[in-house]
Amino acid sequence: MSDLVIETTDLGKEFRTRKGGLRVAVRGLNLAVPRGGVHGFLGPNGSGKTTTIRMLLGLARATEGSMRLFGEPVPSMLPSVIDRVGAVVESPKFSPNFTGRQNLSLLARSIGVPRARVDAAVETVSLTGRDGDRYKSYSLGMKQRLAIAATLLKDPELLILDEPTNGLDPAGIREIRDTIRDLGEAGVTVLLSSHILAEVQQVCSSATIIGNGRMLASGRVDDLLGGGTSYRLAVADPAAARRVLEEASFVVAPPAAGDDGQHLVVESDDPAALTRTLAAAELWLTELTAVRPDLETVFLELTAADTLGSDRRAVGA
Ligand SMILES: Nc1ncnc2c1ncn2[C@@H]1O[C@H](COP(=O)(O)OP(=O)(O)OP(=O)(O)O)[C@@H](O)[C@H]1O
Repeated sequence: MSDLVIETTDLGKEFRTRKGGLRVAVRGLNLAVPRGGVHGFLGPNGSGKTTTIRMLLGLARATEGSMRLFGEPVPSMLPSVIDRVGAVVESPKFSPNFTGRQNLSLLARSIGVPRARVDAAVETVSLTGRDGDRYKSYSLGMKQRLAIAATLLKDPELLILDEPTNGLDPAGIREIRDTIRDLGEAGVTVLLSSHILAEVQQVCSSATIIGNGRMLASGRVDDLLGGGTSYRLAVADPAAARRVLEEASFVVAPPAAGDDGQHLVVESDDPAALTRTLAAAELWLTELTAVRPDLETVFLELTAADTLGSDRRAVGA
């Protein structure tokens, strides 16, 4: 049996607009989320993330393709798997005058889970100590953490979070990020939709990038970033260093507008070889820094290329 927790095949969704036209929100989407860890679901605003998540949860109907959760076809078999899924898609409704704990306890009773799960959920999202405060006194970040706690009551194997850090300040973002990371490490599979790339890069083991409803890239974050490392270096005579390095078959980036003229960027995954080559020519490094591509750069390149009509790419396993 496939060990994919979420799998979509050629998934598509069209909306009829008010003027009678059709708007394609998702097309030909093959999403494959392996079990365990945090999987980023990335795309610019309006790229189809929420629509995809709503289809997976049976909140919107696909117009083409198929979906599976835990290997079971959905929406037909959703009732048999939904208890294994927790999701925060829209802001859940909590009673403002009840405390966080009272809200969770009410929910626990209504879905028939033991009260002990409330303590565990409160602790997991680090609301301990504030769970006795009224919901209306909570910061946005605390409200979001309570929403995650509510989904944890069922002890889900899969947690789907749609833009959980929207509207949060940096401290709130960090708290949610830590919570998500802890959940991933505890063995929960998390699908994290977001457009905040730096955050995603810090917590996700794998990711799918979509644009205009289509998959642009998917794979392990390390593979998406590409293996190629470059080094930025400074020497007293950059022109001489360029010559020496090129003679030794290193690829040195051409000078770019805005360069300070003091640095070179060299493709290499062997800083020792770089240093040795320059030292042999009596060129002494005053600075050597690894330049690693970040998800933001990859994302911007892919989504810009998508606007220009280029094809999708699949990365890694
Ligand atoms: N109910 C609807 N009726 C018509 N069009 C819709 C509807 N819901 C979504 N869309 C359109 O589908 C496209 C994808 O929207 P969706 O909300 O899935 O994107 P998203 O990636 O989640 O964006 P965001 O990050 O802004 O939430 C957009 O063009 C949106 O306007």
